[in-house]
Amino acid sequence: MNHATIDTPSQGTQAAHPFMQAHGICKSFQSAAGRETILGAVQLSVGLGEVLAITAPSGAGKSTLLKILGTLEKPDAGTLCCGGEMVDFRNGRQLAQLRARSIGFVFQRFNLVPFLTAQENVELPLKLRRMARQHRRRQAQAALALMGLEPKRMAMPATLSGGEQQRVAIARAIVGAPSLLLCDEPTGSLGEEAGQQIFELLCTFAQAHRRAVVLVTHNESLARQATRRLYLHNGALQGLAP
Ligand SMILES: Nc1ncnc2c1ncn2[C@@H]1O[C@H](COP(=O)(O)OP(=O)(O)OP(=O)(O)O)[C@@H](O)[C@H]1O
Repeated sequence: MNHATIDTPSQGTQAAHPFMQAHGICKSFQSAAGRETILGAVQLSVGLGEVLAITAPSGAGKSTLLKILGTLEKPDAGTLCCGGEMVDFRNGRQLAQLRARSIGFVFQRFNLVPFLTAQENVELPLKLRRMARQHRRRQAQAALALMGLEPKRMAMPATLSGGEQQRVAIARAIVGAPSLLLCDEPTGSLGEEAGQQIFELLCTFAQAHRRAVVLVTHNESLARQATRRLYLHNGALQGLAP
């Protein structure tokens, strides 16, 4: 495995060449104690070629922020601009197209289909897009190769290690060539070595393919290695010295 070299770490909530920009994002939820503000006017941008790490205490709103950036959740206020296009949260069709074209998701749980091989799992999103069989097979093989899983492509998920399963899940997330990859605790259920390997693969994906990666993590060691890191606290994002 090549150790990815990371661009010079930097601070600040804004990327030099943003692919996604969030302005004034607010979100609150009703709780037993009343209305609770989770995100208060969050400013954020993420650029192609960078891995942006976001850390925060538990319950601070990291997953909520990631869902909003992924257009899965509507903010109460604020705007999101993705690839130069304003996101209209009332337009379900635009949101679905944007997600299919530009955004990939990776979660702590791998969510692989247990009765499909690694390759069939990776092909799934392309199958849903009705891509021709030969073409989707080639793309799935390329995505698996990028994750170092070419020899395991016919394996069933249950026969793979946790790290390998997560690499299949990442291959599935990137097979449609999204510009933005949103990762919610992707190393949370892995050991240190497998977590580091996943992180390095995400860095390689960001840098070699000029993609934007947002990595929500509790892992300080990984966050320190990211291109840029932010800390979510009291509903606001702050730059952090790497
Ligand atoms: N749909 C919802 N309805 C009500 N409250 C919600 C909803 N979604 C999230 N919350 C609340 O918002 C807060 C932030 O949740 P979120 O999952 O974003 O935090 P997190 O930082 O990702 O936490 P963790 O690190 O523990 O996973 C929590 O108090 C949670 O209970």
